[in-house]
Amino acid sequence: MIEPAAGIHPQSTATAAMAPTKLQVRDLQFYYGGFQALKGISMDIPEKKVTAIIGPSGCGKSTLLRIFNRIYAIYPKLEARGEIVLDGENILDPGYSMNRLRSKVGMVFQKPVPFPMTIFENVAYGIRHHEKLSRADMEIRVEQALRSAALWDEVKDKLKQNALGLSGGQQQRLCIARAIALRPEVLLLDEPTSALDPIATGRIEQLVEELKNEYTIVIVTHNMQQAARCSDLTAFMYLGELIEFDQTEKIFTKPSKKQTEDYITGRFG
Ligand SMILES: Nc1ncnc2c1ncn2[C@@H]1O[C@H](COP(=O)(O)OP(=O)(O)OP(=O)(O)O)[C@@H](O)[C@H]1O
Repeated sequence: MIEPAAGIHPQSTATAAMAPTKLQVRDLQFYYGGFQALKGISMDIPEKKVTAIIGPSGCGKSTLLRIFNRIYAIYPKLEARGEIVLDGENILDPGYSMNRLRSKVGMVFQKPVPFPMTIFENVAYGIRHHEKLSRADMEIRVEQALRSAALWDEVKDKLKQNALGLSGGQQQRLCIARAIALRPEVLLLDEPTSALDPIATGRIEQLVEELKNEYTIVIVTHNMQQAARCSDLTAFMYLGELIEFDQTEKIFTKPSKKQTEDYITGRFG
């Protein structure tokens, strides 16, 4: 990476040569009432790559991820300042439609939370909110989403069974299928494997690798090995600030900042 000139955010140069930018974060500040949780974050998240966000507990990883689909907007007293530009439009602009944002940016949470309904309905439910499809088209869409989430072969004969009967790893892939079914452009994963065993974790990581051909993926993880294994770029955050953002290999082998080095070598966090 070429060292940035003085006054230019290192974050904005890290990805410039790699791929078109999908999400452009500019001087983002976030407040939980009087507490400032994010301080002047700027970064360019590249299209169809996996960007991992790492850092010690409480540094603001989940807060940042949730701003990408404006979940905070449902709570009073939470405020974001700055810009997040998606395809040329600032998604933080109150005029930017939440429906539009939800169809472009999908989210999968730490703990899989399938709806208490059939496997088929779990995937079809969200689609119905956005599109009117015939029964036959809906079946095709549900199958496509389950296939993309590498779950189809395991559930194709029990689509009418309750999703709560699936294993934890299957439930998480179902949640990924549910997000994919809306054909988003960006997929946000908030510690998607923290509730899973190593085998289920491996499947999700493999899936992330496959999905990046079609989606821009941002993943928050506590697990540094996971970030090293499955991301192209890694952002290291500390106390609400973005300390370093670069290609994953560089972050884990030759970080530029001492704080990053201390964290990845286990000296704190
Ligand atoms: N609803 C809330 N109200 C007030 N402060 C909050 C709220 N949610 C988070 N915070 C604070 O904002 C900061 C960032 O929290 P966040 O959950 O984003 O961190 P994190 O890096 O994702 O942590 P973890 O790895 O433990 O999940 C923390 O200091 C946290 O205490």
